Amino acid sequence: MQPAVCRILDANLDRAREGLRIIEEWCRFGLNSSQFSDECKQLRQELASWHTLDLRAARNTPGDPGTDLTHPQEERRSSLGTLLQANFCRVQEALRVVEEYGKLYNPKMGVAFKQMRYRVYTLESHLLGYQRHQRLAQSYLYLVTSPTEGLFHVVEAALQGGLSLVQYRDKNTADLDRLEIARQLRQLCQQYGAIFLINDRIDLALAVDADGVHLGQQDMPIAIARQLLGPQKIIGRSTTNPEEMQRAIQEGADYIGVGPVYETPTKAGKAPVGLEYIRHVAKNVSIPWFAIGGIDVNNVNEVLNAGAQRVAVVRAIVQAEQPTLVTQYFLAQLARIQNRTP
Ligand SMILES: Cc1ncc(COP(=O)(O)OP(=O)(O)O)c(N)n1
Ligand SMILES: Cc1ncsc1CCOP(=O)(O)O
Ligand SMILES: [Mg+2]
Repeated sequence: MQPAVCRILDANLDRAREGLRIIEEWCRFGLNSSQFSDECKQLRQELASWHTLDLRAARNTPGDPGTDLTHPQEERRSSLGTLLQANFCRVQEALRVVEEYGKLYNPKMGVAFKQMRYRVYTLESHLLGYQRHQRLAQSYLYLVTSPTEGLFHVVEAALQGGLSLVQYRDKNTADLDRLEIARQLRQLCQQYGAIFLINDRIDLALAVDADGVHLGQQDMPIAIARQLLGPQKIIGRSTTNPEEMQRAIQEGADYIGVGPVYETPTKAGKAPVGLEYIRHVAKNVSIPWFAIGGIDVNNVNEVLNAGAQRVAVVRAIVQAEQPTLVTQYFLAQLARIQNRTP
């Protein structure tokens, strides 16, 4: 066997194990998930069983020109999500290298590492889905955007105020422009570790790899959206009465919108549902739900007193002179009602 092949195998077995360890630490200490950390551990142990003494003996660190090479992106991680994704990528690449070069070393290596690579893909998808749903459960304020000058500045200002959930809602822009706006919003949200959903359009959500969609009663059925998006993405549904509420939950919505609570020019002509429906939802719903429609800093406490713990707003933030401050105010009120720190 050529020493170079053994060195490639040795280096990539190490790389895969290190990446898995980084992921495992988050599963264990960040998510407290024994299921995910056990899977990482098993994969590491399987890797170790292939890392034989003769492969380790081929190591030549002083003669390796690659030890000083780092990409600028490796020196900074903008969020936990990007850190995890970078390490999944690293593990998958390393496994692929071992899968190919391993065929020269031991014919069984190709099959074994292919299987491991697929296990890592599955782990990644489950882990990112789990994190996404956890993030949703921890989100109390939801910004639904409307087309406006300086949209990115507004969204970024709100993210700086602590916002963690954004919906891109845009009814009239050309698809080509929507695609670009959605891409940029998605990147911005990713930078701040916020969830990014798209209103109405499953295709757009898929195109920019958004975290999910928000669908109204006239939009795609949840079952079809779920088929297209898979179990790890978030699907929200609008509801205006107890029947729609019940159906959305049965159909597998991850959260529901509840409103419009008050009349609002953002959805002109739509009858308000009032606080009675808020009280009904507060008593009967255990999945996350967001009161929406005409909510602002002056009336938010009325909505919270009716039992809402989460609110979604458009104008209150998009048209605010100081979106960061308004976001902080909402978050403080929402935390106060639950005796949490914002
Ligand atoms: C959080 C949230 N709740 C409700 C809606 C309204 O959705 P829909 O009824 O489909 O109306 P449009 O927003 O598409 O006009 C929402 N977007 N977000
Ligand atoms: C999209 C939507 N769905 C129900 S009310 C509403 C608009 C809420 O907008 P605003 O917060 O400006 O009243
Ligand atoms: Mg809709």
